[in-house]
Amino acid sequence: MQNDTWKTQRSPQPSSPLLLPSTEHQPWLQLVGHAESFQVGENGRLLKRHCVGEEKCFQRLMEDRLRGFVPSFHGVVQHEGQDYTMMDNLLTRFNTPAIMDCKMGTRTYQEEELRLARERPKPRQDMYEKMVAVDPEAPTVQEAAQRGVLKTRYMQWRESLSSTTTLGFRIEGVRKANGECHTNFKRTKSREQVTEALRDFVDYNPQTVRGYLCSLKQLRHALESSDFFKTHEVVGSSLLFLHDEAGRSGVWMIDFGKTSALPPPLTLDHRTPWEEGNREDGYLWGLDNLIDILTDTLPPT
Ligand SMILES: Nc1ncnc2c1ncn2[C@@H]1O[C@H](COP(=O)(O)OP(=O)(O)OP(=O)(O)O)[C@@H](O)[C@H]1O
Ligand SMILES: O=P(O)(O)O[C@@H]1[C@H](O)[C@H](O)[C@@H](OP(=O)(O)O)[C@H](OP(=O)(O)O)[C@H]1O
Repeated sequence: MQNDTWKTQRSPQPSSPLLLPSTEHQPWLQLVGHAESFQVGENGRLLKRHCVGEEKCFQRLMEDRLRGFVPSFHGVVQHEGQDYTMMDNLLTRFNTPAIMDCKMGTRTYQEEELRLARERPKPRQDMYEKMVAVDPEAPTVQEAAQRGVLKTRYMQWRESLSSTTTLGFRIEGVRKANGECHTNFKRTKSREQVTEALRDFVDYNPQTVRGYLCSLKQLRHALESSDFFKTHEVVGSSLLFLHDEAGRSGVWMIDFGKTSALPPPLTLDHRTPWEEGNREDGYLWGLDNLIDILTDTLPPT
């Protein structure tokens, strides 16, 4: 999990992703996520504000068969008094790529967060305000009176408003090949809406879809036999989709800030529905749905 001082700010406006200084050799755009999390490093690398849990995941992933499906990890470095996790900048493999961030899984908060919310409830005004901005009717009478909602309640509301609960993934943000950026997917929920957003992202190009399907099926195969995946609750992690005009495309797993090792001998299959205590996250169920939906966009052969 990210530390508290780092949890205060997020990308400010829907449809205004963060543009950090980049050079000709260091393309960079942060589509979604916490503002100021990243610094552009040298030699095709990125610095992400450090958290111990994510570092542990990267260390384990570099030894796992998922290694080729995550940005390479280059250790923890200090920059202006702050620790950062150094990783590959995936954008450097492409020429002005189209980018999509899909948050995977049916649950976007950890079981631990649920337990803490019960023991020490801390209603959040910022989340209440984000909720009301989308749907003034969403808060309960009590939430409206205190002008605050618990984080887990906000996250559950976000899950059910979007496709997280019903499809096991949601689109968080897109930068299209023509440079247009969209981050307003909070209400993109139905299979039809998701299909349309995916079609728009690939500019209705079946060749691009085939490229992504190939990568996603390879990823699924690797996940199904990964020791790391079997032994970790993977929550709030995204798939980053990248493609460019040269016909290159790829999908990588990013963001392990809320991914945690399970107490042995517990393992997950990532498809069994979540019940509190079983730690299941619905990641593979979501990936199955994503693959099915993308397949359905292809013309009949
Ligand atoms: N290795 C990478 N290469 C290129 N772009 C990246 C990489 N990692 C992250 N990004 C960009 O930064 C965005 C946010 O990344 P990430 O999800 O790791 O941040 P976060 O602040 O932890 O997000 P969250 O709010 O979900 O916790 C991604 O959507 C993507 O645009
Ligand atoms: O997308 P939204 O609606 O802006 O909501 C944010 C989103 O769910 C992030 O995933 C979450 O960070 P974590 O995944 O790190 O929990 C953040 O919590 P935060 O405000 O506590 O950082 C939320 O505010």
